[in-house]
Amino acid sequence: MTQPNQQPAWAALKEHRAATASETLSSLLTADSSRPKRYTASAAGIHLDFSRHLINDQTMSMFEQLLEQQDMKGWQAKMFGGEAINTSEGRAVLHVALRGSYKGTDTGIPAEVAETQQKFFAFAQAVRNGTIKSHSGEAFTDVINLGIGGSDLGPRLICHALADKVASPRVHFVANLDPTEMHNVLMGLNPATTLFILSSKSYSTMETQANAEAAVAWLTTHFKNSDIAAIKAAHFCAVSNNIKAISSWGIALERCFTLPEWVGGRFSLWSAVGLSIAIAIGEAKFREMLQGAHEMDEHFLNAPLNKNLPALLAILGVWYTNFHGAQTHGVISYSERLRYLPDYLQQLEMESNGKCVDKEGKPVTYATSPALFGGLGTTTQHSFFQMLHQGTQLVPLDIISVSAQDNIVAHEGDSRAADLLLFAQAQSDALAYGVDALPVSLREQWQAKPSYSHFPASRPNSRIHLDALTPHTLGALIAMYEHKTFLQGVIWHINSFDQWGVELGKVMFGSMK
Ligand SMILES: O=P(O)(O)OC[C@H]1O[C@H](O)[C@H](O)[C@@H](O)[C@@H]1O
Repeated sequence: MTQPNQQPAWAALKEHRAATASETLSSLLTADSSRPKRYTASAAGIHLDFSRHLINDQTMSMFEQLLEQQDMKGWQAKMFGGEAINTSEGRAVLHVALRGSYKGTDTGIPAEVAETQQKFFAFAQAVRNGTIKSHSGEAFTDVINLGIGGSDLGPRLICHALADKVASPRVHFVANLDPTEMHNVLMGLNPATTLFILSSKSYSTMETQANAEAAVAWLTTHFKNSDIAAIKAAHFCAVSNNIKAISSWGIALERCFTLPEWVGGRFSLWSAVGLSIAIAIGEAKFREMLQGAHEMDEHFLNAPLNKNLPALLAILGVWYTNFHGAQTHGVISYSERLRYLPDYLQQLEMESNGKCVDKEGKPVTYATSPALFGGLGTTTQHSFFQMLHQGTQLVPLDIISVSAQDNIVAHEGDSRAADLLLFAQAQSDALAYGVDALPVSLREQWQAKPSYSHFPASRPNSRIHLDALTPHTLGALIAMYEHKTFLQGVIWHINSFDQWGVELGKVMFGSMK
C-alpha cells in the first residue's frame, strides 16, 4: 500500500525523463524506424498507434515495473472478484459483472444481472413495438431520459452514436436544472405519446426530481384532468437503487428497474440505466455492446503491457502528468457520432481520479487527474488547435477516427468522409513531427518563414482508430477508457470510485434554500 513516488520504478522514471529530455518525436523516429510498426496494439475492433509518444522501450519496461510495484494484477483481481475496493463507501465495484466478466464465486451476482436485464429488455421491447400504451391509449413516439451525471452521460453518448440504428420511438435527454433544456426538448413533442424515464441511482438528486415534477405538470396540463396518479403510472418508468422512494413517488413496481449498489453511477450505462439505450437500439444490439465491453475486459486482464490498450493509455497519461508536468488531456473525435465522448470522459476520468488524498486518506504528493477536454475534428482545428500546435503547454491527445466507409452518409462522389479521416492523420503527424513530416519542397518553403510560423512539434498523441462504429466497438471503446481510469487510480493509489468532492456544493445549496 504505497504512494507511487515511493517506488523504485518512479525514481527510475524520473531519472529516465531527465536523461531523455532532449529527445523529440522526430529524433525517436529517426533512431528507430520500426516504431510505427511496433508501437501498435489492437483489440475488439479498436487499433491504437502509440508511436507518436515521447517514450522508448526503456520507458515501457520501467512502467511495467511500476505496475508490478503498484500491484496492478492484485487490484484487477480485487475489482473483477467483487472485493469492496471503494473503501470510503464500503462497496464492491462490479460494473464488469454487467457484461459477463465477474470472476468471483457469488452465483447470486450473475443471476441478479440476468434477472434485471430480462426485465428491462422486455419493457424496452414493449415500448419499441407499441404494446405499452400511453394514458390516451396510443403507442409512445418519444422517450425522455431524466437523469444527470452517470444517469445521463453514458446513455446520451451511446444513443447519439448509434442514432442511425434507432427505430421509433425517438430518445431524448434532459439533465440540467435550467428549465431551458427541458423546454427545448419538449418543444414539438406530443405529451400524449411521450414516455419519461426517471433515472437516478440514489433518487436523491434534486435536478432529476425537479425535472420529473416539471414533466408531470406538462403532462397533466395536456390531459386537462387531475388524475395525476393514472398519468404518472402511464407516462413514467424509473431506474434506481432506491425503489422504495420511486414507488412512493407513484411509479408502479413493475416499471421500476433496479441498479445494484455495486454499480457506480459513472459506470452504470451497462445496467438498467441503459434503458433508454435498449429502447433506442433494442436488446440484440445492447447485447452486442455488452459483448464488446466483455472482450475489452478480457483483453485488459490478459494482454501484456505493450499490447494492452487500457494499460497503455493509463501509463501514457501518468507519464505526461507526473513526469512532463502536463495538466490537461484532450480527446478529439473525427466522428460526429462520438460528439458526447469528451463529456462522458470528463465525468469518468475527472470524477474518478480528481482526488488529493490516497486510499488511506493521506495527502498525495504528486499530480492526479488532468483536466480533460475535447471536441470534434475538424471543427476544433479551427478553434483551439492553434494552442495545441504552438502554445506553451504540453497537451497530450487522443485522436480518434472511424473508417470512412463506415460513415453513414459516405457515398461515391462525396469525399468528405475520406477527407475527415485524412485530416485526423495529418493533424496527428503535424503535431508530432511538425514540418519534418512534409515533403521536402514544402518543408523548405515552410522553414524559410519567420518564427511566428514555426512549429515546435513533438506534441504527443495517440491515434485510436475504429474499423467501424458499431454497438460492439463502442462498448469496447468505453470499457477501454473505464479500465484506463481504473488503472491510473491504481498507480496513483487513490480511490477512483467515490466522489465526495461533489457533496459540499449540494449541502451549501441546501443551507441557502
Ligand atoms: O443517479 P443519481 O443518484 O441521480 O446521481 C447522479 C450523479 O450525481 C452525483 O452528484 C454524482 O456526482 C454523480 O456521480 C452521479 O452520477
